[in-house]
Amino acid sequence: MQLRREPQHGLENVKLGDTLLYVNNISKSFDGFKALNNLSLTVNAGELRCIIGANGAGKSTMMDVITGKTKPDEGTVIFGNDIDLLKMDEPAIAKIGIGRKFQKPTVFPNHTVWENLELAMEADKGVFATLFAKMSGAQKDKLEQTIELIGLKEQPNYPAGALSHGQKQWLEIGMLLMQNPKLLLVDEPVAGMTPQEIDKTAALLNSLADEHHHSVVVVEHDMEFVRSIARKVTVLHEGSVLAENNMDAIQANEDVRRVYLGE
Ligand SMILES: Nc1ncnc2c1ncn2[C@@H]1O[C@H](COP(=O)(O)OP(=O)(O)OP(=O)(O)O)[C@@H](O)[C@H]1O
Repeated sequence: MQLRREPQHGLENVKLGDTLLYVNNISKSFDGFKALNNLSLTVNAGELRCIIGANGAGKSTMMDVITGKTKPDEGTVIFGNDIDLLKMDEPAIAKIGIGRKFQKPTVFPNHTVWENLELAMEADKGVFATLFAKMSGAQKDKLEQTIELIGLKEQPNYPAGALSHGQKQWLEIGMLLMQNPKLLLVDEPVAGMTPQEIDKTAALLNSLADEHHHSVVVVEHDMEFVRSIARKVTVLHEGSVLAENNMDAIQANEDVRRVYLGE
């Protein structure tokens, strides 16, 4: 008897270490300028990947293509087994589990930390419906785990607008986590943070990948920070991948030193 192999769809059966995001030969021009030029990279499930590159290297454009904000001129972007992200719009891509945190925090300043997390979980309902609806036990557990993970469990009733810059960034990461993302894209998380806040952010991102098996892509300029979290680093230059390796090899790479570190 011959066993039939069932086709795999969507995100089913994507295990830790499998390819979660496949970006192949993406190009995008703006007024004749190639912001992305045959960009190819893959990200595995459970991986914490750092993307670095000088100003204008194409980092934001790459994130915009993955999240559906920008459609490329050519190339392929597949999520999970067979989800063609280029056929989907921005809200649909967010809904299947690609969460993006922009550089500037966008919390609800007049709501408490707890309420912000609650609102993120119930993003489809209105604010009033959410705040007056009763949470299930599982939802409450998840909220409690998340508030602890982001280091704000002592401040549940604090208005988000009164938090420090770093705390707001962690809260926003927590808000993304409440939506159970399959892939988290984080844009320059430590810009404007104090050294202590940077250390805490490194610990948070490390624990997201190591203990909670999240798949995370971090775009960051701060080399010291990248060193403190990075396992695999992708260097972008003029819209393509210049190098991809661990941080030691990247820092020793002559091409990288020339174009990125200006040597
Ligand atoms: N909407 C747009 N219209 C025209 N040019 C654009 C647009 N978006 C990006 N570009 C150009 O594409 C190039 C790549 O930009 P991108 O923002 O992706 O780089 P980056 O690596 O994110 O840089 P930075 O670190 O400064 O944010 C830049 O030269 C930029 O000016």
